[in-house]
Amino acid sequence: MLSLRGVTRTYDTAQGGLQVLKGVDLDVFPSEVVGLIGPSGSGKSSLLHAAGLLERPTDGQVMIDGQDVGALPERARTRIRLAKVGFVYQFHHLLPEFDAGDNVALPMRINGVSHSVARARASELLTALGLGERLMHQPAQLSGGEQQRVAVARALANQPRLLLADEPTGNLDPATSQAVFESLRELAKTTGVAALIATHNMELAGHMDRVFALRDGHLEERPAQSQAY
Ligand SMILES: Nc1ncnc2c1ncn2[C@@H]1O[C@H](COP(=O)(O)OP(=O)(O)OP(=O)(O)O)[C@@H](O)[C@H]1O
Repeated sequence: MLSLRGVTRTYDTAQGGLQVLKGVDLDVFPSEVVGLIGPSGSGKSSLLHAAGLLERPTDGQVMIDGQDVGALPERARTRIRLAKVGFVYQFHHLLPEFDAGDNVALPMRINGVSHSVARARASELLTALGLGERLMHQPAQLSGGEQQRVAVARALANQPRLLLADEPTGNLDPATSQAVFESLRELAKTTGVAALIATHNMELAGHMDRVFALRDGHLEERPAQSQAY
């Protein structure tokens, strides 16, 4: 679903070029949940931004759903990103004046889906995430973990092929993190979405299908249940 080949990323800084990714190869397959770990500043977000077409890598190939998207013009990349990639962040950025259903419906509405169809699919997704009773609750009426599950539902609203998450449980307690992660994993299995999740949470990483550590700009696969960077 996602293939990265020889991806490099160099930032221009006052001190000269800072090479954060030095030739990253990675495949994430449908229904798979892959963890990305590494110390702060190791380049996890840079990798997710390249994979999610938010930024262009300095060099290398990014393929989504079998299509080489690296060389495409910006407008085509944006179209593919909107159709095929969902994002979850540490802070959910839900719209406070919308209820959970409309927060999840919004990306579909932007894609031209009618209100009733979008609302019905939002209901389905929220039910799958254990929030069927919370459709009409505004974010402020939900707990942190519930809000984050709404954010997961929103990321999956347009049926992306690839889900990218940057510290999705970073501001949650361990039990809630686990619950949000389990919901996400269940949805990966049922929808076939491929998920790549950057996290500092080693406990969570231990529950993923595969785990890679970013170290000095390169990816190293870690044995499952490994507890160390
Ligand atoms: N736009 C930029 N310009 C210059 N340097 C940048 C830029 N974005 C990121 N960096 C640097 O690249 C390195 C990797 O940053 P990145 O955010 O990808 O790391 P990370 O592993 O996600 O970190 P964290 O776990 O703290 O979120 C850091 O040293 C950061 O300062």
